Amino acid sequence: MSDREHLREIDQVLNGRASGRDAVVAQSWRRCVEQYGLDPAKPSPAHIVEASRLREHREQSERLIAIARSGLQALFRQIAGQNYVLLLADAKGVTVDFFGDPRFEDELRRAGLYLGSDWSEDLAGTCGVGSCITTREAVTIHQTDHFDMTHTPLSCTAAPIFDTVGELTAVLDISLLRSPQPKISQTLALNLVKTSARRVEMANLMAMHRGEWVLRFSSSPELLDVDPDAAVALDGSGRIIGMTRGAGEALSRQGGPVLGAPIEQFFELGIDNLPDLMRGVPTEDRVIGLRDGQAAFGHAIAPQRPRKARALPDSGLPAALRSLAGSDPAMSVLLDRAARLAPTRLPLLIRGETGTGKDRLARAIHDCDVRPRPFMAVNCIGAPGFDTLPEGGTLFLDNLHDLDPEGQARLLCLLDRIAACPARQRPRIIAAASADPGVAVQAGRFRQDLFFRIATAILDVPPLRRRTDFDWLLDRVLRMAAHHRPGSFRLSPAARAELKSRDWPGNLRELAGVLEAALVQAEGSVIDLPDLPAPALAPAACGPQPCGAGKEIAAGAPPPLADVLEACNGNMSLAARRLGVNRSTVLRRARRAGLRPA
Ligand SMILES: Nc1ncnc2c1ncn2[C@@H]1O[C@H](COP(=O)(O)OP(=O)(O)OP(=O)(O)O)[C@@H](O)[C@H]1O
Repeated sequence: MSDREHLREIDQVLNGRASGRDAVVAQSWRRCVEQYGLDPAKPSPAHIVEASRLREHREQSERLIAIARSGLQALFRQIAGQNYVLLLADAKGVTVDFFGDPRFEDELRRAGLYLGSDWSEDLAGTCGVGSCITTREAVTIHQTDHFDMTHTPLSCTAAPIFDTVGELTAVLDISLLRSPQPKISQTLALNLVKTSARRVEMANLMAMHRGEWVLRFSSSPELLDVDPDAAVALDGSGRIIGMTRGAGEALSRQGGPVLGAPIEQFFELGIDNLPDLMRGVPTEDRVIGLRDGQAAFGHAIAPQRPRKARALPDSGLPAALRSLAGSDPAMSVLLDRAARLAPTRLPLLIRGETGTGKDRLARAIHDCDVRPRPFMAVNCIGAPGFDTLPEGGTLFLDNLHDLDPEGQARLLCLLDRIAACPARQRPRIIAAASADPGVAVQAGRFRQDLFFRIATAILDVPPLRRRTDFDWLLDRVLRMAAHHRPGSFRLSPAARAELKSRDWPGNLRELAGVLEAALVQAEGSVIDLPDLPAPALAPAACGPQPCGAGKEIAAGAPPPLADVLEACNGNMSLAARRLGVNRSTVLRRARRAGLRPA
């Protein structure tokens, strides 16, 4: 359809003459002209809000973004390779989260299929997000359904997401830059987006009402426990205090408001019957009658006990060691051993990947002795002289694995000298190694006699990716990184989730660096996803170009991993987001494909 034909058709609709357009489109065209004063003859480019406004919109939606993310990732996986873009817009129409193919990033940005684009109907005219917000219904706005000629190449399908009290809270949109001509080609997209919106509403209800009974229900038993149609949350007296949109629709058909009404008003059951509908009872036996004569299958979920802020048990650890870990079982065992070994003067070997806190642990063991004694650190890279010795106290041998043969011989002499000292003056030896000297012994690179004189007791510090007290550490390292800044800082749920998904080859040192850098980027008191720097292991050859700049647009098959990585300048997290998988999956696939150095 030419631009002129498009204008003529809008004119025809405005004059009340019939056109083949869906009613929802024709009504939106009327609003565009009559309410918003838009002129179809004056196309305007995509509206992208400023970074500070985007940040505000994201902050206001941060809970929903975090809840919706896994659903969006699952949806993006389903549509990967078909050139769809996924947008999550807030109730005002501003895109607060985005999944798309980085190869098309420039084009997507220009088309407004990008973070920060404002798709409200009064600004952008008839469009998926805007028309969905206005009608509160799922819509497909296909090609020339768009009012503004800038957007007529696009096909946009959007579904509303409602909060637990029935307010529109966001819109999920799935769009194509180019699509087949018939609008019916987007039927599958419409179903996908509706299903995903329903799942996000369900996840939101479950998260909001952990402390209450939730009754989920479905018309068929098969998917009841995994993907139910609808759900309500109930207070202790059985009143409905939250609902998904599906529940609101199904129950309001029986008349009267749903929120605040007792469950008996809609179902032939009361709150005392809910335990009979819990998992464990066969699904087919969980039939519940509705007051209007229909039947459904029910699944009741009992209130979860409020999670008490777990006061750390009095571990009996010396204060110096207590601050090194939260509630990680491996660290508890390690610190308990360290506490027992601390008062002995036995030589210790601390092993662990770089940045795991070996130096910190050595100092903490030293500090368990409250008497002021010297702590002397010697870096073993190459062949240090070992000329001076601390009197008593601790001699910390860092990077023991890097000691060359000459250094090893010198260290042996030093140990002999120490053994000859009066007991009071002998320093305690603590060594640290990020590569196992035991392996070097087997390979003939490290003297066995030296190894056994130092490794009397071995303490293995776990890497950050295995620590179950990650959240505790994150908050602690953030507090430490921010201590010289005024005010307090916190991480948005999405940023926290991203940090948790990383592998942290540089462990706590890398984490501290990432948080320092994020603090510099953060404009307010919340560190959000865009504030986080890329993982340090990404190739250093990142140019200033945006992802995909200068790349040819290809269509068809899913982008090979190498292409996505290249388009993302090697940024694993970005690539993971684009592909809708988590970062460790990208890392694993990349390693398997030999795409990065081991
Ligand atoms: N428990 C902790 N809480 C907060 N920060 C920590 C903790 N442990 C270590 N760090 C920080 O992590 C960084 C690395 O710690 P440390 O030097 O002790 O690691 P390492 O294992 O000795 O590293 P390398 O093997 O590279 O010498 C330091 O900046 C330290 O401040």
